[in-house]
Amino acid sequence: MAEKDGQLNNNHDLIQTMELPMVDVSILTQDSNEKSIVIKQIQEACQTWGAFQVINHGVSEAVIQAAMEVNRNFFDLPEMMKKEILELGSRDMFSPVKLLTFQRSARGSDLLQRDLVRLYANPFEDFIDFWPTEPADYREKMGRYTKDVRKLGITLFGAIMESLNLGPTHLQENFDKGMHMVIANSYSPPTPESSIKLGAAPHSDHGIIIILRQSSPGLEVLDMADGKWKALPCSEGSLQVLVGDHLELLSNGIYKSVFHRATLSTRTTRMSLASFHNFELDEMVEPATELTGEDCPKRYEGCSTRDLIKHIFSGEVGRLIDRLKI
Ligand SMILES: O=C(O)CCC(=O)C(=O)O
Ligand SMILES: [Fe+2]
Repeated sequence: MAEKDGQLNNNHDLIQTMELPMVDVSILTQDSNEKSIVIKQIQEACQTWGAFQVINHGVSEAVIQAAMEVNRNFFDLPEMMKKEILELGSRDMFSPVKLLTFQRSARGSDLLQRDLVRLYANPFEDFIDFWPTEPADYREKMGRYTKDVRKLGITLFGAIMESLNLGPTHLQENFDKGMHMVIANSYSPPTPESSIKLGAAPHSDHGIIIILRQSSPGLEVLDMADGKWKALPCSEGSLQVLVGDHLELLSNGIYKSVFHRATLSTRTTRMSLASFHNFELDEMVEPATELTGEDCPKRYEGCSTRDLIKHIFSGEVGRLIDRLKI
């Protein structure tokens, strides 16, 4: 993999930027010879890096920026105005909308903190009424973004199934019904006297794929080839796609969910939008039988999205799918 010159991350460490393949999604929706090249590109990326980038993906820059902005405005609201959502979300970890300050520490290091608002978004009509009503344009702007990013998620899922030689419609109906969860992360600088450190501790994400946009760089991914943390690219027009735990499991370990982290010391608020595409909450996901056999035994026990989310909220160290390895 070619790499750019080193650059400073927000912690002033010199790190390289991961040069991830750029997939042109418009080719996936055409019936052309180029399509098989793009599918191959996806296969290689999911196997080697657990991530890739997309362009011509159907989510316009204006829609992305509007979603980013409306979440920035949401986090800037007085605490009292966000309280109603906090109360609704505090009922349980599976509330359709949840606002929380998420804290985790990497083994033996400081607690890293971010604020996040999490929305369920599929089926859209079932959840929109739970979403914030303030700012007044929140539902409209986030509605547009989640619908467009969902369409992209469905296109990518088909391509990913094809890249595993499972056929473009493999599990399509299950995926269409699946859970779409959008998280807006906000890393807002604490007061100078505060000891809070901003960031996200190293983790991999639940779900099949995660489609991501950062307002500014900050996310680092672990390069499986050399074990080094590298900056996830962040450029206008593109979106980044991460392989999630359920895709690692479904692919019987052929694809790898990517470890990532954010360590920040910014003076301005950094935002990110992470769109998690999952199967239904209680659907048991197993390694595809087509990918298991005498030469390649089943490598994982199955688990549901609910199991994966419960594990995250349990605060237990390590990934659930590692415990499910056979
Ligand atoms: O802030 C980011 O760029 C990504 C945050 C993240 O990893 C997540 O929401 O799971
Ligand atoms: Fe993540």
